[in-house]
Amino acid sequence: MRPASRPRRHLSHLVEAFGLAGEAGEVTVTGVAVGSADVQPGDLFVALPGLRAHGADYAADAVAAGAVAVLTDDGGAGRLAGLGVPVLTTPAPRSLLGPVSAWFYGEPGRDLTLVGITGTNGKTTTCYFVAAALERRHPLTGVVGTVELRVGEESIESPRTTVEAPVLHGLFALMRERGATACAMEVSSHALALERVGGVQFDVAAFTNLQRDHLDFHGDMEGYFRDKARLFAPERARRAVVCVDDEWGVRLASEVEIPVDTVATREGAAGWAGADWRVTAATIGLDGVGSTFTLEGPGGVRVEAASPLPGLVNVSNAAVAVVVAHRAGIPLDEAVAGVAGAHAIPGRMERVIERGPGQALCLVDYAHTPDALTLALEAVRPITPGRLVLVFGSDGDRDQGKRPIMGEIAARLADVLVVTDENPRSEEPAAIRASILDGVRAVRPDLRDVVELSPRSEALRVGMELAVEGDTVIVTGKGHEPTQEIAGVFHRYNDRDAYLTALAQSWQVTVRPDGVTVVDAAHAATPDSTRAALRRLRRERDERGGTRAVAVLAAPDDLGPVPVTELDALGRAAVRLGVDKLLVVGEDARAVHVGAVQEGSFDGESELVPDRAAAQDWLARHLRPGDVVLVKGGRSAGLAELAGKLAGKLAGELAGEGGAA
Ligand SMILES: CC(=O)N[C@H]1[C@@H](OP(=O)(O)OP(=O)(O)OC[C@H]2O[C@@H](n3ccc(=O)[nH]c3=O)[C@H](O)[C@@H]2O)O[C@H](CO)[C@@H](O)[C@@H]1O[C@H](C)C(=O)N[C@@H](C)C(=O)N[C@H](CCC(=O)O)C(=O)O
Ligand SMILES: Nc1ncnc2c1ncn2[C@@H]1O[C@H](COP(=O)(O)OP(=O)(O)OP(=O)(O)O)[C@@H](O)[C@H]1O
Repeated sequence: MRPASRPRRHLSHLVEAFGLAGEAGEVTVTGVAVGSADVQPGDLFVALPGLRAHGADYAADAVAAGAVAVLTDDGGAGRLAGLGVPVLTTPAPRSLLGPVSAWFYGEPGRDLTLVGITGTNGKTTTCYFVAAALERRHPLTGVVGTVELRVGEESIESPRTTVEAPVLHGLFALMRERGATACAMEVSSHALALERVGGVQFDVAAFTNLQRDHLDFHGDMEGYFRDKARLFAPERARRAVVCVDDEWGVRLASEVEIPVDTVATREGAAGWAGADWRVTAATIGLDGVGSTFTLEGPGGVRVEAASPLPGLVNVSNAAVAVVVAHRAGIPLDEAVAGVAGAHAIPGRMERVIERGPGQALCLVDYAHTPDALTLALEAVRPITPGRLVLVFGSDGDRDQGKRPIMGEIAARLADVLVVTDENPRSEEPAAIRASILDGVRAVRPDLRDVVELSPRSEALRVGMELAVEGDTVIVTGKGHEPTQEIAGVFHRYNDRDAYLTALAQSWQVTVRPDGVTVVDAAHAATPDSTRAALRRLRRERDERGGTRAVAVLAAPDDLGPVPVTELDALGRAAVRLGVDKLLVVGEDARAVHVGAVQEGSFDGESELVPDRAAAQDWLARHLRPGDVVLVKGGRSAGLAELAGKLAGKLAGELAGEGGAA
């Protein structure tokens, strides 16, 4: 994403402005790039000394791609000979990369209200909350972060949390060109250490929290903290908003030299006593999903606020976002309203399918560590009157130790588990699932209510099929990710899309030319989901003006064998729910048939057939125009194939094979 109108700058002006060494000649530059693969014709290639290589080693590639000049350090220049383009030097090119990029694009960041958010957790969520609040006064607001690079409605996938400085300033220029007046962005600790936000001065810089992470890069917690603190240097930010729930926040707030607002979001937090803003009276789970809370501020300010996402961590994120947006110029009440009305954040407790009649709430969350999984499940429990269905896996080629731990957490905090694949990468997917299941077994030795399923799309579909109204389905680990990495190949896959596809397939209605309506709900079943389907069958018949509601049922055993008493109850329920004709498939479901017959009012309306082939035969002979036929059963019965044939979608279709009875 670069602006459509490219600046044209004389290289000699750059040399002058930044005191560079070297001969510029008559060269005109039309872009800046730091990686040779990103070079476009006319670019200045900035060759940085890196952790593994020196960018100068790629200068020839850059020139071949159209770079018209190179900026590097003396070490880099020493590696370059006969490049054919001007080579300029400066002792620390990384420090100049941001300012040079800002200069090149004409300081576009100065025309935007800029908010930068750092912290170990909550950056993405807080960033979207802030953007939603900024939109109240800045109709066109940009977002830069892990999920996407967005300007208004236009968005592209983001290569990382914080892009390199030339990309960032190019984005600011694009935002300005499109008429945007504000931008909220995530600033990672890597970005701060590597000066990716050089040349930017934020109107407000925010800190969420600091937890153990990335120590391979930052050395120790002190180094990690120091890198985060760079965002709050006076040349980088005008004001700070610091969450003081942890000691690191308290320390940061005491050290910054710019005006600071401290926010404490739970009583007993490290900086509660002296905080400028405090969250009191947080009530989670109101409105069915989000939370409400009171935010008390300086001078007796007190507002009722809300987080649209579940869980106490999102109360924290929402409170910080309100204060940030307010300090960025949004009146407090508008900041509160903006955050409360924030749209779904891709992959962060994202509500993909809302709870409704006959429909469970379906969420996507990015939690892929034990702590995050715990938080996510704890957040969802209070908004789940029924069962909590978790679909999850764990990454391959990453921390193996966390797999059984996550299995244990899942077994403790969720009701139904569908164990599947995340990004197996080079590992054997089944081995990763087995390791998770080891943890599950430690809590549930009998693996009750646990299903193991691959691929992930199928796992999600089954998870949804197993849930009924009042339940919540949550799929964790991949969040917004657009791909799934299996054996070195990136397949297009996204949890949100998988939900929507599964929804479309979960109650597939086909009206055949002969007037028979087939409802395919045959992918998975439990007694509860079968009962819900029977209820819906009757509605379907009535709404379509159908004559008979016909149910073809196999044992609903996807979560394990179903006791005879439950099967019996299901048969009785079918009669009471107004099913006109019941076909029970398989000896293991016999009790459904028996229950229906014993319910009394049924006389010959229930039949038992031994298998799918017999069912197929029976249906070919008995269906007649006006029938609305539901096919539902556990996966082991394989009724999906029968439903496909019945609907005329698979070879060997039944339609017309037999006469009407
Ligand atoms: C650990 C880290 O952050 N490394 C960054 C660092 O790479 P490096 O010093 O190892 O670079 P190098 O491979 O030695 O190469 C030296 C120079 O040659 C250039 N080069 C290299 C190869 C080539 O083919 N062509 C080319 O021009 C590179 O752009 C670089 O300027 O400098 C490069 C550019 O100057 C960055 O692209 C690179 O980020 C890599 C891609 C990366 O994966 N970073 C991750 C860890 C990251 O930044 N993550 C944070 C989020 C963390 C979190 O919160 O989870 C983020 O903001 O996304
Ligand atoms: N304020 C918070 N404190 C602790 N955990 C949080 C907080 N906010 C969110 N989380 C948890 O961290 C996970 C990631 O949230 P989010 O994406 O907003 O953070 P992030 O800092 O952007 O992380 P990443 O860079 O990995 O995306 C979520 O699954 C959530 O459970």
